Amino acid sequence: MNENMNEYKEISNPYLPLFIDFSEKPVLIFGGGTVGERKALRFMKSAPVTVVSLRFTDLLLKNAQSGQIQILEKDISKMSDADLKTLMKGVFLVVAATPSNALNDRISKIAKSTGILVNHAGGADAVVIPSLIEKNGLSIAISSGGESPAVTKYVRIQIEKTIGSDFEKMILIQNEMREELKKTIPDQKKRQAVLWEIMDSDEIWELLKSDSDADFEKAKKKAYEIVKNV
Ligand SMILES: C[C@@]1(CC(=O)O)c2cc3[nH]c(cc4nc(cc5[nH]c(cc(n2)[C@H]1CCC(=O)O)[C@@](C)(CC(=O)O)[C@@H]5CCC(=O)O)C(CC(=O)O)=C4CCC(=O)O)c(CCC(=O)O)c3CC(=O)O
Ligand SMILES: NC(=O)C1=CN([C@@H]2O[C@H](COP(=O)(O)OP(=O)(O)OC[C@H]3O[C@@H](n4cnc5c(N)ncnc54)[C@H](O)[C@@H]3O)[C@@H](O)[C@H]2O)C=CC1
Repeated sequence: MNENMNEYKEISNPYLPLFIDFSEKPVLIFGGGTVGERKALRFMKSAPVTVVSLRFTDLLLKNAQSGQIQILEKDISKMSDADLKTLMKGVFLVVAATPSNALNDRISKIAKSTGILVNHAGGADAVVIPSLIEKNGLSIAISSGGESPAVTKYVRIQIEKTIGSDFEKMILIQNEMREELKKTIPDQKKRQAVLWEIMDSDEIWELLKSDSDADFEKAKKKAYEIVKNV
């Protein structure tokens, strides 16, 4: 291995992913432009979202009209620290997405001083928003620890191509089998081994790749046979 390879290994990433239930966790976004819009669309699927900005994208206005998000028209640079603090009260996550890094830094500092998580559009801060794949029963989050959002997006596109409906069908089968096994096998290690036997079955994966319902039933039958043979 040459010296440059060792340099690549040096890149350290302190960020850890979590899947958090955002329902009833308010998100407050500063800046209603392209970036603020992208973050708002992500969070509004589960969380109550408010966007504070001078102007808003058409899509943000549309979502405000239909009640999906709240908007607040304000010049943030004219707001005092105390006003910003009041606005942040009870908020779970603040997103600083104005075009001014100085303003974003100020928002971030205030959020941190009150113990609120903050995402900063101008670089990696307390929270980094990952690329997200939600396909066929799986959620996959990708991040480069803020080093290259373009690579993150590229990886998302590559992985998305590989997640077929066979994964969703395997999740259904695994879920059914693990419930079945809990009823019949008290030893967790044994249950784990059986689930992996099903997972490692090329025959089952082949059947799951097919579009036909009959093949899905065949795969399930095969899984039940493995369970019964323990
Ligand atoms: C640190 C972070 C903070 C955060 O926002 O959380 C951040 C920061 C910055 N991004 C910038 C630019 C771009 N961002 C994207 C795309 C995404 N950016 C996202 C996240 C993050 N972006 C966090 C780190 C994520 C990680 O760890 O990898 C994604 C994953 C999630 C989302 O935003 O929804 C989403 C992809 C969603 C998808 O899968 O589609 C593209 C790609 C494109 O659009 O082609 C470009 C142009 C190409 C490039 O610059 O790479 C700039 C301006 C740089 C400049 O001024 O030149 C900064 C500021 C800076 O760091 O300087
Ligand atoms: N994190 C990320 O994924 C990315 C971050 N960026 C960075 O994010 C920042 C924002 O980018 P865009 O959304 O593309 O900009 P934009 O120009 O599309 O939107 C900025 C928004 O902020 C509002 N705004 C500006 N000053 C304000 C003030 N004083 N008070 C209230 N609202 C104010 C504007 O009305 C506008 O709605 C830029 O600094 C950019 O470098 C850019 C691309 C990706």
